[in-house]
Amino acid sequence: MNLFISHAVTKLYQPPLVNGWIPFLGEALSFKKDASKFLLSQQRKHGDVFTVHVAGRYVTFIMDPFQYTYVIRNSRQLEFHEFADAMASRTFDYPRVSNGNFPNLKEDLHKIYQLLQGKPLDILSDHMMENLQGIFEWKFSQATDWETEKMYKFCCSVIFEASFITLYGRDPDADGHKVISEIRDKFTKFDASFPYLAANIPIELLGATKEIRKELIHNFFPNNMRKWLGGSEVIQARKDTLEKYELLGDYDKAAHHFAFLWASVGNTIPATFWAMYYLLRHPEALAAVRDEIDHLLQSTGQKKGPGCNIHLTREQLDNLAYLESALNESLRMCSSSMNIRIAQEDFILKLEGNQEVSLRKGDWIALYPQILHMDPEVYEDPKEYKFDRYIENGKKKTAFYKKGRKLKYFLMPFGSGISMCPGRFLAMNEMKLFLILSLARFDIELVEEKQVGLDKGRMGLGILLPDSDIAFHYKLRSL
Ligand code: HEM
Repeated sequence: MNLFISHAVTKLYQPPLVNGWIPFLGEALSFKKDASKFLLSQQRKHGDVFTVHVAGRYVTFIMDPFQYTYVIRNSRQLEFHEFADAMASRTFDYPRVSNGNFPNLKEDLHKIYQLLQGKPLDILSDHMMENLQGIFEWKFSQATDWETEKMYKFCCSVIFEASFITLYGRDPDADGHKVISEIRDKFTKFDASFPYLAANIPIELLGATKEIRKELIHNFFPNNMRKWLGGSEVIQARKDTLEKYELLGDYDKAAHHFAFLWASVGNTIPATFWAMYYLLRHPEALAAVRDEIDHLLQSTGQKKGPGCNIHLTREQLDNLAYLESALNESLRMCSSSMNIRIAQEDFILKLEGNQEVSLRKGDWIALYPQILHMDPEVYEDPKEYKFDRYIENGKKKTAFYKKGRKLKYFLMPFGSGISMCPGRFLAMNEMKLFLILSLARFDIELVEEKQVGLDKGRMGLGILLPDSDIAFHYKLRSL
């Protein structure tokens, strides 16, 4: 690893290298136990740029958020797809997209992400709204008295089904709810092994995971997908594109569809849980958000009772400032994705303040925004949930400061630059719609006092799961 930093014109020195005492594993164990705590302790010792030996790899962390821009904007030299391709192909079991056999596949699949924005996003969000209402109607319209459920289970069941039928459609001749809940149960089992697969643990060591993955992938074989009606343009476009590549077998194409399913619900389910959990834990937040929703429904002449159809435009969803702030606040508290880049060539990464990091082809650079999200210099009392943190004078707040300077990046649950989540607009709309329906239709309360904590098992990989589930009850709101 040939890596050094030069300060001003002449001073060159190697960035501190943090090595563990266990050969090969390096600092992987401390990192896995609590990545944020570990990185903060290294920052105190070594400053804002240091290299860590994690499980056979040298990763240079850039800790100062003012330096993020310099990493993010160098997208030609600092690439991300190669890393993501290797991890996704191993986890979801398809041949690497960039192995030379599939020219243009990466670009073709990327172009399709446009169907998650603009007009197609409006159509997707409308379908999501209809599907969510259908699910709420089918599942919960009998709740005239208090019904008790576990909250994570509830969020998982609603979000999984709504996302699945909005994106992939459903078989009109089968009991769609049953089929999808069977897929969901397998998905939940697979998802429990996801952090191990991402960490390159051989699937053979993970019990039944290999068999479960195979069964999940089989759901996306052409003879099954052909039966699903009412799916989205984005999935149709992915099907058409994958079809063009003769070297991809049915299993490989199905594995690509399974990977997209994981991307679309793997983070959305826990993020929805946290949004709901924090709202119910904070009555003042719940009251303000519910008031905003009621006000919107009233001003647009829409009824909120069961059987009443709610329709909201993208603009109306965008204007729900308190709901959006509450969502952003829960995302700030539960997201933990690491932004990785790999140097494509030897080059000098210029940082602010005349610092230069000399990189060799293949070196890894990492940003870890969870530390920014929990920085007391940026967010006062960062461990506290403040639902209106992203509101100023009744409007959305976008100015956050550190050391008196305005930050360009202050909230990054969806990643950054070239690795930014293409589904972020749909995800935000879906979570808003879920909360609008839940709060407009039901009285909801927690029935357990306990505090739910973050399960640190997937730090660096996205939205953290809760360390336990919690009971809540709901009943139809009296109008
Ligand atoms: C709260 C919900 C979500 C969160 C927090 C989230 C977060 C992220 C993050 C951080 C990445 C980048 C991963 C990396 O840097 O390695 C990503 C990638 C991705 N996300 Fe999301 N996501 C969410 C929902 C969705 C939804 C609803 C969809 C699709 C409908 C989606 C589709 C994708 C895809 C396809 C990628 C890979 C992009 C690529 O090929 O570069 N995500 N997501």
